[in-house]
Amino acid sequence: MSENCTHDCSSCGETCSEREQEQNSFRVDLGAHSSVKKVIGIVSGKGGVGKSLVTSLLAVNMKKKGHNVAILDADITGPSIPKAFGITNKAVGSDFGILPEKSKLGIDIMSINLLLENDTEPVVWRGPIIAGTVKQFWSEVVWEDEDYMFVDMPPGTGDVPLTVFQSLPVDGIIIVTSPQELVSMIVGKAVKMAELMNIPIIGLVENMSYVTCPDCGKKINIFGESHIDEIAKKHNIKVLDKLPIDPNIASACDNGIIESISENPIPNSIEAIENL
Ligand SMILES: Nc1ncnc2c1ncn2[C@@H]1O[C@H](COP(=O)(O)OP(=O)(O)OP(=O)(O)O)[C@@H](O)[C@H]1O
Repeated sequence: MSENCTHDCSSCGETCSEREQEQNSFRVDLGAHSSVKKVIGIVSGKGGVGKSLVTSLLAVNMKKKGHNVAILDADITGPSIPKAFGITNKAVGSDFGILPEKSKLGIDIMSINLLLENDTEPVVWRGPIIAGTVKQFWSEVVWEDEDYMFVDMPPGTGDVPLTVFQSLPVDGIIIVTSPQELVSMIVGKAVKMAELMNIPIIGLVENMSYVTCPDCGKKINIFGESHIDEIAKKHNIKVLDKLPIDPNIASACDNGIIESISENPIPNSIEAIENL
């Protein structure tokens, strides 16, 4: 225990024997009509690396394999999941709780944008309110018979990731990175946080890893040589997939038709999740 212990583990990043026992005491129960078998967090050390894209691709490809899939969009101040799936309807309530919206393929989705009257309104809320909203998404939404729930986290290691790791029974996380400088430090932070919270790391996905020349098919590393394999080795974790920069992916996201992408660009991540 730290010398400065305040006995409030919710705001502490230290590992100590007391923490292990405390870990489960922050858990929030699912609603009475919900059932979720596996919870997978998608995290990134910094913004804009494609975390929401990877979350969406994981959900779509797991759904196509016949699993019941849900996405909890925990990125309250920068939600992008509804847009990628072309969802404009608002969520409605029932006697049992808030009903998630269904995507075209039948993925259950909950995001703050499904509750705001106008989805261009900024969410200007204090951390505890944002974290409370994420907990409500878990406990007050009717998640019916879900095999896999993917939680799209905000970037970094702030309040919401801490809340999700403490309140939800997360079975593992996938860390999304891009091949730029600083990646070593950023991955290191995400790994350290997962270790502190006792959350297994399923592996890394490197997004925007390369571009394929449309004329000759050559792979071009536009951000320079990637160091992801060395970084993964250093932390003893796997690099699951490397995703290219692909204008078709960008346009599918922007046009709300992410489910129309026919190939699976993240096969190893899907396999690792199915093997959990
Ligand atoms: N591999 C890719 N090829 C082409 N475009 C991509 C790729 N990955 C992400 N993008 C585009 O980059 C933008 C940011 O992606 P995304 O929203 O998934 O990032 P994020 O890490 O979730 O961002 P934030 O930190 O804001 O939550 C989106 O417009 C997306 O379509």
